[in-house]
Amino acid sequence: MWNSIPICTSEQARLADQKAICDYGIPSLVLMERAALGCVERMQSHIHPNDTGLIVCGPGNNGADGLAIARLLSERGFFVKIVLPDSNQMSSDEKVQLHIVQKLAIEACPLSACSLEPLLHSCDYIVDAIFGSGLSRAIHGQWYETIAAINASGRPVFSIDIPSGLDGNTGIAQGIAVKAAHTFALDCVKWGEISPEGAPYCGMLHRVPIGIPSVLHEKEAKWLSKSSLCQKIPKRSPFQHKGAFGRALMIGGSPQMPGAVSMASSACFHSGIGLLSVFVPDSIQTILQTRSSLIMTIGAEASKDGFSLTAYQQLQPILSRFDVLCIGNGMGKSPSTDALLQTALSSDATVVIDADAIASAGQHPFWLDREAPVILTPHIKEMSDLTGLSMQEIKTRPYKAVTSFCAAHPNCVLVLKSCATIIGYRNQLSVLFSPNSALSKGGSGDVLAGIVTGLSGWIKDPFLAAQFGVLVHSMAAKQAANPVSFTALDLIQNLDFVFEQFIK
Ligand SMILES: NC(=O)C1=CN([C@@H]2O[C@H](COP(=O)(O)OP(=O)(O)OC[C@H]3O[C@@H](n4cnc5c(N)ncnc54)[C@H](OP(=O)(O)O)[C@@H]3O)[C@@H](O)[C@H]2O)[C@@H](O)CC1
Ligand SMILES: [K+]
Repeated sequence: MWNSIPICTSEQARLADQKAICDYGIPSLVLMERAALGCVERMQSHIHPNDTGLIVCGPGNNGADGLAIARLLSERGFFVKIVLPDSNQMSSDEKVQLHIVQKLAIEACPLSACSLEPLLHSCDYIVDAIFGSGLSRAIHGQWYETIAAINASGRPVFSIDIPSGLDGNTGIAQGIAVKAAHTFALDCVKWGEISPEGAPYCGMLHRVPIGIPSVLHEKEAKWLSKSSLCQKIPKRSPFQHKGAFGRALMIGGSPQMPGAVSMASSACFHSGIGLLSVFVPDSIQTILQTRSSLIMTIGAEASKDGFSLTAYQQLQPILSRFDVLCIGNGMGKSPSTDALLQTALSSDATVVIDADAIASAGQHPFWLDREAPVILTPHIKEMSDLTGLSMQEIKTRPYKAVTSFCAAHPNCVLVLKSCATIIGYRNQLSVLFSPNSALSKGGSGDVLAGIVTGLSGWIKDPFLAAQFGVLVHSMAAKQAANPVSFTALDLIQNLDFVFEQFIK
């Protein structure tokens, strides 16, 4: 059901509605009827036959959806009451819907003439159809008071399209916003609904298709899920030798942080790589050797804090042995990191850039413009180091930051890690929304870099390897019995179970 779901800005959603109506001739009322039917069908598993519903309608087509929902609920035997906006504010579709509910004698009263408090306290649930994608300014006056009263009522709320008051792009409440138990995203999910600010307002997010032709969403971001990826993962032939599954080199580590490169390496080995070597300062080589007997270690000249400035000279001659390089985990930000990154990017291998090497890439963006693929895996702060954008700019419009970066660096796959992780490549965006505090722990990012590196060894398409890596990483976290005691090491333990679901 979540296969190929578009994720849109409010403007893209409104444009798709308009094109469906004007270019494809699908009447607006047909879309609205599908929207209302889809919402009612989903609501029915959450309400009881004797419940009274209060449908609160705003002045536009979101309000019109509310009236259509009231009619369908009433037709199915549910008792509903309606709160209306003033009649001089109604959209033309809303007037049509009102005419029908009046003919059916469903109880309705204008907001300005009704006492809202008793209505809220006598109902069992509320349908929030006040504002949708047409919210154009901050909420004041009677609508502010209405939303505050809805939130204070303690009744479960079903929000239609978007919780009223939420900015569909940023998820920031415009003065105030409805706190929903369920949100029915009509046609597409809006970016604001999967943002750290907006998601808590949405409660359980449902997507309701309304008959907008899918061709209208071809260029938009797509929801990443197991079913959207399953068919694309290549088979692993049992007759191949280890070299066919990739030879990877992990470059990282320092005396302060030997664990990061160790976890990334371990995750890489558990993600299907054929051969793995690590390139670490020789001061920590023994630590890595004792942690895993599977990994070949190469000790490079060390300084007090990590790699020496000349360590890159030891990297240069061995690069041609590897198909994939991963650089950054636990290596610290220093001139030696710059030199090692520049050397790694001068090779023909796919390069995964994580952690401390990301800031270095941000200082030298032209190094990224090479023929072979680059996969970068920043979190918000690292994305700021990479692009020069402020963390606030990235947080409010992460899709914009990823889109501009990918347009400027066509051979780079960018994985922006956040509440919703965005994977961008050229003009494609793929989004995983599966927030989980089990992943908000040190080491999670190192494990992701290791998984993506391991997958890049045998899945030659870097965009696919990055998407698959993000998905299995999240699925491994979902296996947590509880997020409190779960650690990044448990992620690695769970990989076997997760891969079993894709690769038999
Ligand atoms: N055919 C279609 O297109 C389909 C659309 N569909 C549904 O329609 C929704 C979009 O409908 P919409 O464009 O009418 O916008 P909507 O969110 O109802 O609000 C606009 C009204 O609110 C007003 N207003 C805005 N901000 C305000 C504020 N802060 N405080 C006070 N007033 C404010 C604004 O006033 P104005 O800015 O014009 O002065 C205008 O009157 C969409 O989310 C989906 O639910 C689906 O049924 C599928 C088919
Ligand atoms: K709404």
